[in-house]
Amino acid sequence: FAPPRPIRPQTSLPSTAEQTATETSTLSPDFQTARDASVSKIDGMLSTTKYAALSPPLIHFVDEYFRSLCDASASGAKNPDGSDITAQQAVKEMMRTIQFGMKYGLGEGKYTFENVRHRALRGKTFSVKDERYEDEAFCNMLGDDVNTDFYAAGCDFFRPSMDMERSLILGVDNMEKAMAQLAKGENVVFLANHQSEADPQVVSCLFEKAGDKYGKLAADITYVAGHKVTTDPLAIPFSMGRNLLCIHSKKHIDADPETKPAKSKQNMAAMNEMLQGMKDGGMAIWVAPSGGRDRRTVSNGKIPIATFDQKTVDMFRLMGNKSKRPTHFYPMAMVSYDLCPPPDFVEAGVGEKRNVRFTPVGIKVMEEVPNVGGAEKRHLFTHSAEFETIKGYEELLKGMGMERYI
Ligand SMILES: O=P(O)(O)OC[C@H](O)CO
Repeated sequence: FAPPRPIRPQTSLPSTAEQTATETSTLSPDFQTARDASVSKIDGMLSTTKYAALSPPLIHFVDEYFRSLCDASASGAKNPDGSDITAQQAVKEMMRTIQFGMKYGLGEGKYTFENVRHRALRGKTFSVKDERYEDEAFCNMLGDDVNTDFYAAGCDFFRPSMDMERSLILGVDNMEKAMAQLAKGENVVFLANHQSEADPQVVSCLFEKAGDKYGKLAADITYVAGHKVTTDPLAIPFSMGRNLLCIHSKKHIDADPETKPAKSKQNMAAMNEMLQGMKDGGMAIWVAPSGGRDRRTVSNGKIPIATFDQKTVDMFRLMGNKSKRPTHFYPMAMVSYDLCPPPDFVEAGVGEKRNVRFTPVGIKVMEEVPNVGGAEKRHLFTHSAEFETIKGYEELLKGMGMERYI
């Protein structure tokens, strides 16, 4: 879905993982005690199983998460209900996520996503009826989690790592226009840059910050997701809570020539599903036309947004036209790199080392790019969407005192 990008930048800065290790200071006593207890529990859970090798990366994840929530707590950040961010909260969120990862991400109980389109699992008792919960086998598969709202669980995990007070949500007037268009049965596509695995949760938490109705919009959005999102054991529980369209990114599709035909076929099926959704109308889609996350330039620490792929944008415009429903395209700038810094190198495989930081995040929804212009002007549409995204991105970085990344 996007052209291959440079794989190995020259290194002169420490990798994100090394950087974290050097930056790590001591945890406060309550976080330290809670962290130690969690680590021995995880070790105990895994050491005698075939998953013992997962212990070190999970412990790294635990260290990162506890560091992040300890920083949040020390800064005086609060939960949405006004309560303090605590070590017990870190334990609860982390252990629940690891248990979900073990249950749905590994082995025989691994959650199987429907071929190309997945609807968020919000729980049997959720306010909107979901016929899947009428199926006994489905409920048995979820067991104790039959009432779990995986959407809320994902947001609750990442929210305390976002410094909401210093975060920015801009372009609310454009969000308002998008909502009015959706309400008329028209479609909306957010063309976004992509910085962290937690971007869907960033969208949710920042839209919620703008107001309840925008929070609801965020929950309804369908995210275009690459293969990692539905195959990585730790990503799976978060993905279960999201509306997804599963598309193999062009960046990774060529990695294995043997599976390429099957992946291309799956992509065709995903396009058909998307077209159907657009024909039904009122569909909100988030897609990163670059096909993956932005990477920092290792030599200078800047974080440029990755180039938008014109063919991807063209495909979404084509589907919009074919749907016969007005389809609106809004560039969306996102600042979320520091929340979960991605590895410096682009890898097709899953199981990357997870880093988490307490940091402000930002989103600006830019003005709609008019969906006009014939074949010969197509590139201008993509350029304009990318240019607007860069403009919004730089405005956010300046607004959050993070100019160092420009
Ligand atoms: O290609 P990557 O490594 O940026 O991974 C993109 C995945 O969608 C992670 O969200």
